[in-house]
Amino acid sequence: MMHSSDVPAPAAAKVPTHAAPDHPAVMPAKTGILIANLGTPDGYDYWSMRRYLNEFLSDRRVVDINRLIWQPLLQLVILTRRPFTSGANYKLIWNHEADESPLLTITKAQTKALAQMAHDEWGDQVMVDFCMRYGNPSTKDVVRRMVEAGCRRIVFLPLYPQYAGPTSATANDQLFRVMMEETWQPAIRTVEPYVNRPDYIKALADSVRRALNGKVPKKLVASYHGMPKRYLMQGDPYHCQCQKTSRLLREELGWPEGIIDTTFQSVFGREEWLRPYTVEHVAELAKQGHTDIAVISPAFSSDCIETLEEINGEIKEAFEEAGGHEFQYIPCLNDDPAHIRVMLEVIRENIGGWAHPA
Ligand SMILES: C=CC1=C(C)c2cc3[nH]c(cc4nc(cc5[nH]c(cc1n2)c(C)c5CCC(=O)O)C(CCC(=O)O)=C4C)c(C)c3C=C
Ligand SMILES: [Fe+2]
Ligand SMILES: [Fe+2]
Repeated sequence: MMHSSDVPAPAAAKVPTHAAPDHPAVMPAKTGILIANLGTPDGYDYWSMRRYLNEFLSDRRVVDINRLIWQPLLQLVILTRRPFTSGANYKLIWNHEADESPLLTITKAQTKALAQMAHDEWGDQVMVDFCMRYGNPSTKDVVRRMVEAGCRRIVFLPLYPQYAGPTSATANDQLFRVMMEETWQPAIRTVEPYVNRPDYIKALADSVRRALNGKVPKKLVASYHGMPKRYLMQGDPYHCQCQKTSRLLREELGWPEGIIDTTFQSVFGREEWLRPYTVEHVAELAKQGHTDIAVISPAFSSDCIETLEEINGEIKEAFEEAGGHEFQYIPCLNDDPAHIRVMLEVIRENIGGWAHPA
């Protein structure tokens, strides 16, 4: 597994300052820069998928219904079927060369690029790594590694542009949960979502301009991962932050109103989720004569099963079946240098006083 050790720090930084038989080794102090992504299964076989989905769907931030009702349904019904169907979808997009999911491959590339920039800026005072909320590398293992390496401070950046309970909040929950087990707890700074940042919006707009060769499309569907509508009514700001992302993107592109449609995908279960549903909306567009559309997915910092298989597979098929011809999927920002620079700037603003120029 690749982590920050791929970007070597000077040897002196690895030598403990205390190393006596009657004293534990104490490493020179560093600041950890930890980026957190959602997680992904270790494989697409039944048991890997079951382990991953069990951890994910047992999280109360993700599914908040009463445990006495939810757990029997999850263990006896959902986890007997979904590992097969989801596993088959993961198989379609799997990175067979590295034997890992695209989300993991891309998160590694983002971390490597960010580590390079951070070491150029702060030298060996910082250690850069990534962790996953579900699956591997776990938040627990990476925090342990950072603490062992001497990190007394950690800047924690969940890789979600918009805040949501099932993503940003649960990443923070997990970080603080693993901190409960640390004897010498590092100080923590958690980073707020970056939806309002002009550099992020510009990076997104530039990716649209590049993909469309500067042309203004008749329709750009901005499809965000969905969540139960109930979560919005309980006060989760995700829905509003998605609407805001679409508005800021339109303003940055200088487009008139009416070109970008905001929709929500990945409905799970029978409850009502945020609307409009992407799959229905694109079919409706095709029926109305919008047979040439572009689609972007600004809730994801990295391409993953939800974009590569759901948007560019299932949703594209629904569009074509309804009479659509051209369906252009615009990739996530992934390891686009502009995206990594946004991460670096976000870190710079949050690391204040904890690291000095190298
Ligand atoms: C069942 C409830 C779910 C909620 C609520 C939810 C919110 C949510 N998720 C993301 C981002 C991602 N989700 C991904 C996969 C995924 N999501 C759910 C369920 C909920 N998500 C499931 C069951 C799965 C697994 C795949 C499947 O079985 O369909 C991923 C991709 C992971 C990968 O390996 O590629 C991401 C990323 C957001 C942003 C969000 C709410 C704001
Ligand atoms: Fe999800
Ligand atoms: Fe809203």
